[in-house]
Amino acid sequence: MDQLPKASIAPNEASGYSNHLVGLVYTQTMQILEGKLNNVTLLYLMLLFIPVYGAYGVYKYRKSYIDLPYVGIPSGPFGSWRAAYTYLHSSADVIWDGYKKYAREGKAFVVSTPGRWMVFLTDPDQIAELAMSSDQKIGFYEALTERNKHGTISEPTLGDYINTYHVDVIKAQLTPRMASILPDIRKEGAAAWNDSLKASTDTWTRGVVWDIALQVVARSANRCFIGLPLCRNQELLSIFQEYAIRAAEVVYIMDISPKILEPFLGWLLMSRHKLPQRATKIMEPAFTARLRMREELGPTRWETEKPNDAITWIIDAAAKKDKSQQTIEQMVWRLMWINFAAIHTTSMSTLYILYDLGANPEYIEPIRQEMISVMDKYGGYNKEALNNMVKLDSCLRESQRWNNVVSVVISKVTLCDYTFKSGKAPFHIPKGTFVTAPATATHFSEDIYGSDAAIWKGFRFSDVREKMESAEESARLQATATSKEYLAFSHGKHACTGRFFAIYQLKMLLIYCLLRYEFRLPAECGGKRPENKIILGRRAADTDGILEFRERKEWAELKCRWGDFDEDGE
Ligand code: HEM
Repeated sequence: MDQLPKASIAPNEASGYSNHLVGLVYTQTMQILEGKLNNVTLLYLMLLFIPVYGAYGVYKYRKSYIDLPYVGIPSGPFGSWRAAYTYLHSSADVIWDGYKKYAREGKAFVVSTPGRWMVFLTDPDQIAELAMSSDQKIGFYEALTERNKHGTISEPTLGDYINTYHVDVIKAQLTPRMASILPDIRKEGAAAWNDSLKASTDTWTRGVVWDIALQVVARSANRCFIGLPLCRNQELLSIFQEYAIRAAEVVYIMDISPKILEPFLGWLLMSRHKLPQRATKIMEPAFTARLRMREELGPTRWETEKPNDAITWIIDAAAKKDKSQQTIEQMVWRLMWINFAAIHTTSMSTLYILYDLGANPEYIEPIRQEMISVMDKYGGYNKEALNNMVKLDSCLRESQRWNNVVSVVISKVTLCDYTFKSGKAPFHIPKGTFVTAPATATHFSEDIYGSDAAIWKGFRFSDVREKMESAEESARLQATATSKEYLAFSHGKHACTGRFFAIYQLKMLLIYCLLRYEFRLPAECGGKRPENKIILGRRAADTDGILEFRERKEWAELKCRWGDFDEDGE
């Protein structure tokens, strides 16, 4: 340093301190402009940085502040962190507390979760607004990609708007073909029931409901997706199953771990198991053969002669995308993802309805009688008959309402500052806020479902529907119908596209089960079904539950009454 900066010399006048400060700022700024850096200049820079950084922090905080009531934050230090920890093991209770407190006023509330702050809506009108909101303003896949760690649990393009063509495949190909697909579900479902449960007419046989549900659901769904014999390939089915379980673990563990550990955890929990690679190895010959067929037939013949299954649909959809989407690995990823969405959810639903009927056996015979009379009227196991099983439909809707496989739905993130204009208490939230709908809490709201909302009432919806004169009105209470108050399949733009398939499949599997078997809870349960649990912070079924089954004598006559039910499953 050549000389001390003038302004740093102690002032000797009364007004000297302010002059001194001005002088300090002036000389140090000049030093920086002239490119001269010394210790004092550095100190000056650091001192300047603190208030600038502080001001920026305040600005950022104010900009991202969510001006809504906060729920479950304990007083004292690290309140939001402690609240996030509580959310990990008691998310259902935390959300329910907030819902009870604010739903009457239609107010949204904020919860601290391990990964982020989440705004929960309580007003059904605001839930509808969220469900219908533009993806450009409140992004669905942006939230899904961040919450579900897409890059880690799956191929990253599965979570973008352009390449989620597996969603369209279900909507445009699977659902419209329901009538022609039903025989496949019936045959494979029957074969899987047969293989999973060896029941006789004279003794009660115990069965682990989850194991049976997984088999009958995974096999019958995949009979429609990939056909015989692949739908019975136990290695493939267990890869799909393991993928669903591991993906849930990864999402949970990564949310509570430092970001720096993500690559290691991704490898430890997911990639080292090589699930997509193993699935590709099994599926590759089928995709290769189908691609060859497509080439040999040429475009015109392919359109009329192609087999109708998910392999064809995925190939056709991928052909309209970028070349990178047309590899077999990419296409198998789509199949994995459809299975991810379809199998765990529908197996859970099968287990739930069997537990519910086991605990409420008075519903079984009326449903059975309805099945028989409706199939007599409509000529067997067809779509029309299934549509007219109103009591069965009601029990399924009630089971979905009460157990609710996905307890928080329509999770989206604001891509700009956004004002919710509908509902009793409109509010404004900043860009980057996660907003969601508490499905389970909504389903247990007494304001919506009445004072018996917490009671499982199988005919809750059919009793109302039977009194309705308009078919259109009645259709709004079908098991597949979503609404701002019924969120089992979510609602709006990103509602479950597979729900029609799921409900037809569930009905077909239950027709077989109810006509062929009697079932009951084991005596030691005292009439109580296994309770739902919280696993990894989410509501889930008790997968160890048991039911006792016995073949009904009437089955001998019923199995051929509308044509052979199982037809050997082939
Ligand atoms: C009873 C069984 C099922 C239940 C309870 C269920 C539930 C749901 C829910 C709640 C969502 C929305 C998730 C959210 O908002 O974050 C969803 C989405 C989805 N479901 Fe299902 N689902 C079931 C069966 C199926 C089946 C069988 C398929 C396929 C055949 C399927 C395919 C999908 C797809 C592709 C989406 C994403 C939609 C999108 O990205 O816009 N689901 N499902």
